[in-house]
Amino acid sequence: MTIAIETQDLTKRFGDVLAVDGLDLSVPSGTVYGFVGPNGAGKTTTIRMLTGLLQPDRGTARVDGVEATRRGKLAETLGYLPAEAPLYDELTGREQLQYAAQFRRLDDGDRVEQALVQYDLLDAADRRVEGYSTGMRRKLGLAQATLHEPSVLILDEPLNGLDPGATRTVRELVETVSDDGTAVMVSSHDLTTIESICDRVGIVSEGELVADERPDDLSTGDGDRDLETAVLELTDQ
Ligand SMILES: Nc1ncnc2c1ncn2[C@@H]1O[C@H](COP(=O)(O)OP(=O)(O)OP(=O)(O)O)[C@@H](O)[C@H]1O
Repeated sequence: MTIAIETQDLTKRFGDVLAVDGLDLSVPSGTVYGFVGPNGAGKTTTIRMLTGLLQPDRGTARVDGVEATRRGKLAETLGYLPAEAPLYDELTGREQLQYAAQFRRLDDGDRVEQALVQYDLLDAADRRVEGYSTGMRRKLGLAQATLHEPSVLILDEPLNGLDPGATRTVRELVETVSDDGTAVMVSSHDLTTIESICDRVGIVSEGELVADERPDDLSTGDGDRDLETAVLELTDQ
């Protein structure tokens, strides 16, 4: 079994705030991994260290065996969608993906058109991004993050602000990408969706991992405790 995402003793402090505190994560390839916890628990800070955007004070982060500090190499294996998709409002959806393809030096000219179809954006492909809804922006962000067919995909709050239909679309896209063998890490407060799409769930509280289990094991077999209750209990809320 290969490891898609691994951190060892990962630590980051901002002044008096210990945002991430000696975090040890190990996410096997092919897994959809839910990364949950209360506001300020350290999820985004962890993700920013995994994507090489932030230097840890201590410890290491690796994605598909690549040290997160090697950003050039990391870009080949990692797809990352931050909470606010990095899009240019003045471009059309197609131009945005063409720009990303150029940036990534993808030779396959069909890849952009395939992505527009896969992410159900063909009808909107020639409209400027500034007119896109939250759900359309998220789909375009996902299309951009997966254009190079990464082996690991990290999504920070991909479900935020989405209506049930758009939530389902993103959920299905995660499942499709995962079926193709990509490991997906999803941070979210939508615990119902996390419970339904994730193979494993890591719960962070005050920068520490307090649980790392299958959703069924966290929510207990007797049906009395769902994931939301488990998260509330384990994070002392
Ligand atoms: N650039 C920064 N400067 C100062 N403090 C920061 C910075 N980034 C994060 N923090 C602090 O680190 C802690 C963890 O923040 P982080 O954004 O990682 O939490 P989170 O789990 O992603 O929260 P949320 O669910 O609210 O998005 C918080 O106390 C936050 O205020």
